[in-house]
Amino acid sequence: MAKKGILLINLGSPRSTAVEDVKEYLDEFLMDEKVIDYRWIFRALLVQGIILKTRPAKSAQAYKTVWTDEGSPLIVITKKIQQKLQKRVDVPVEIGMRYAEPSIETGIRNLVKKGITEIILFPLYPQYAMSTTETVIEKAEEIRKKKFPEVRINYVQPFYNRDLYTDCLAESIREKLPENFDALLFSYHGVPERHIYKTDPTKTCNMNDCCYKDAHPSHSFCYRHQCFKTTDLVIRKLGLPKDKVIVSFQSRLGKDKWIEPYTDHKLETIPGKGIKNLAIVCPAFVSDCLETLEEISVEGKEQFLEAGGENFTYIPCLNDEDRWIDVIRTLCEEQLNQFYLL
Ligand SMILES: C=CC1=C(C)c2cc3[nH]c(cc4nc(cc5[nH]c(cc1n2)c(C)c5CCC(=O)O)C(CCC(=O)O)=C4C)c(C)c3C=C
Ligand SMILES: [Fe+2]
Ligand SMILES: [Fe+2]
Repeated sequence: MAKKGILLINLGSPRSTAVEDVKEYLDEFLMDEKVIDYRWIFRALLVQGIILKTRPAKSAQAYKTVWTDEGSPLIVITKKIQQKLQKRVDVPVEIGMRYAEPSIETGIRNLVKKGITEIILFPLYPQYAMSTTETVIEKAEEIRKKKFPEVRINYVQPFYNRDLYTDCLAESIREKLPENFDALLFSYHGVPERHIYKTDPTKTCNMNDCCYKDAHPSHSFCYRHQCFKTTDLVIRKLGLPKDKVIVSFQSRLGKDKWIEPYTDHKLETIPGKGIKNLAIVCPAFVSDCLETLEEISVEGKEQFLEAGGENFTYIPCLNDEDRWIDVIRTLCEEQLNQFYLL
């Protein structure tokens, strides 16, 4: 009889805030061809020849501002999710990171040591992207084939449009929204536009109206659509009018065109349009991390206030909220049941 286990996957963090550790992490991350999707030689020239010369020192400084006694917030929160989930399911739960440690391989090995032969692997990303969901699945399959051919893996699919998730997100936001706010900004991590064209199996996404449409053949791989859809479902549940809601994309890197509008541009321009009291949420992330705690809560807040904004409320990610752990459990159980059907 096959033994089942759950593997929760998150992005990963450097092992410490030392510049050398941040450099090693960024090297692994940015040399992933699903993240910087240039031919190897051009990727190496850009990453190792340019980005890694200056970015590690800058990022290490930023990591220092969010680091806790227990370590990187992203890792600490993922471990808390694991511990809470473990109390609610009767199969072993492990974690793995796409970059750095504990790696996906470590996570699979920990399950295998417990006698597990069927794994429910949960990429902790609500929306599909080549640089998140796809690279996780590709890496896990590579490791499985090379090192654990006897193991079977079932993958939890992106859940951006699932009621159980958008209900949970809407409730979490509702509890944290300030009494008075002029707008709620949904800031998602950005990706280069090219990634969306590349992963569109129908080659029909025009990066324009089609991403807003309810039904379009490109949607199952269109990160931009999936972000708009998450927003739409959540604001309906919150009962917020569309004119009180803004969507934008953060964290762009390099000179390529990334999906628009950009969060930093929004933060600099909306106070001039009368939005002085802003609430902001980052639903591409399920756990708070450098990109939410530093880029948005500190840098973003400064930008907004300097541009004439008055009140800036950052709404934390779902982190280890109990209702979110229940969502994870249900999504994993669906996969556990799939195994029984096979
Ligand atoms: C949530 C989804 C994410 C997508 C999509 C994504 C795409 C993406 N990211 C980079 C470059 C960087 N991202 C960095 C940090 C970072 N990114 C995500 C998530 C997504 N990235 C998270 C959760 C984090 C935080 C990690 C942490 O330890 O807290 C960084 C490193 C930090 C920095 O120097 O700013 C880089 C670089 C690209 C190029 C990309 C798509 C192509
Ligand atoms: Fe990122
Ligand atoms: Fe699209």
